[in-house]
Amino acid sequence: MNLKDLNVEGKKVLVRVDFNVPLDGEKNITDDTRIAKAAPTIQYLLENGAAVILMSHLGRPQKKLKEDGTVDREKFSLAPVVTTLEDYAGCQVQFVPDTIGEEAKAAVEALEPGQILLLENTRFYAGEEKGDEDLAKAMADLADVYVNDAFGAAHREHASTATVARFFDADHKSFGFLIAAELEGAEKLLNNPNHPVTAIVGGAKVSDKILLLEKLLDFADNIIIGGAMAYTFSLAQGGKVGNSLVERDKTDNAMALLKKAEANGTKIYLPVDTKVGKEFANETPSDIVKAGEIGDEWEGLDIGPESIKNFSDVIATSKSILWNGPMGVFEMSNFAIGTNAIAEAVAKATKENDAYSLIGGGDSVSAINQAGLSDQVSFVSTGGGAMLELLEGKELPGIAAIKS
Ligand SMILES: Nc1ncnc2c1ncn2[C@@H]1O[C@H](COP(=O)(O)OP(=O)(O)OP(=O)(O)O)[C@@H](O)[C@H]1O
Ligand SMILES: O=C(O)[C@H](O)COP(=O)(O)O
Ligand SMILES: [Mg+2]
Repeated sequence: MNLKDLNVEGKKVLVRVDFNVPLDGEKNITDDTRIAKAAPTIQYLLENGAAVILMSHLGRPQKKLKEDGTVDREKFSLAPVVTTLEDYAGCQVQFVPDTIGEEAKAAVEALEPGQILLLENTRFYAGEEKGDEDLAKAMADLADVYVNDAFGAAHREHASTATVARFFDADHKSFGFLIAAELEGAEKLLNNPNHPVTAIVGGAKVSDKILLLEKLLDFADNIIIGGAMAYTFSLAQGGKVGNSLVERDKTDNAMALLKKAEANGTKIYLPVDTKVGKEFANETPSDIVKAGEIGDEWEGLDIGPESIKNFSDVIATSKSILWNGPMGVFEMSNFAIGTNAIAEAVAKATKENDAYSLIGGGDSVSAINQAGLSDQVSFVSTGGGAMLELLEGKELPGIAAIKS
């Protein structure tokens, strides 16, 4: 069912959004794209007489439990999202520091049509990431209708993204406008893309994405690997990576990928040089070294100038470009050079080579905005892992749950 076909008037509508936005040390949102892109669905529901209950995750609180074993409710709270959300929604937003408990239920009960309530981080419950039925049922009990517009989390089979939908029949659930737009944006890359197709993958979620790379072999002619991902490959090839972010248990996957690519005729481009820092800080002493020759006291924080040139040359001749994951720690200006240069190269190929370029991911979008180039690429997606899995040809659990 499409959102516009749902009867929402006078109904309590539970909307799963992806407000997993980047925050700085003072909890300021450094990029609000995911909130801006959720706004059309929220506005439509308000205008059509719904009471809107929003839920989202933020970060990975279960992976960073406090010493006493409990979740850090302060660090991972969704409260910092409220003001920005109010700006986009054009009205006041109520917030409860609770998701399914008594406080949440009371706030939902009191919610009137035309009002918005934001619930606290769904990942404060251990059952969320396990797709727990009881948790999903408690979420479903809050509302009459369920709308999933959390494209960035649609590849997760979690209680709030997938299981919850089972408690609504087909007339009472749908995607939001953002998911619909994302599916359309991916369509051009999925169906007969113009070749050469280049996938650029970087960022920090190595174990999440290294297996996806293998699937990209069938899809892409070229795969460019940067960001922290590259150091796991370097290590697999016997290189020295110092204190760089690596996943030692994924080196076999890295080697397997390189072999498969060779057999398959897909070209893999790895950095040949890297910008290293003494510490994970902007003002740290830095140096440019060859890939695989990082000293013990150093960590790789960006790609180097020769890699920038190599990668840019490949991008310049591409006709279809998919980019997920920054080339370095772009949040620190001294290590944003590689990411900015690749953003420039992608924008240039879009303009001068008539390439279709799609860039996705919470932090990747933040990076392209920071480079001031988001209006010079073909499509900006709010999904990183979600977009990669979609392009791999998978039906995303968050989408399958609405269809079934
Ligand atoms: N060399 C590096 N060392 C450490 N962190 C890095 C390095 N290169 C990039 N990063 C970090 O990777 C993070 C982004 O990676 P991530 O995989 O989350 O991308 P994304 O675009 O947000 O995709 P998704 O939406 O799937 O999360 C950034 O915070 C960036 O600082
Ligand atoms: O940022 C993202 O890619 C989504 O919000 C999903 O987050 P996750 O990788 O922690 O599930
Ligand atoms: Mg991210």
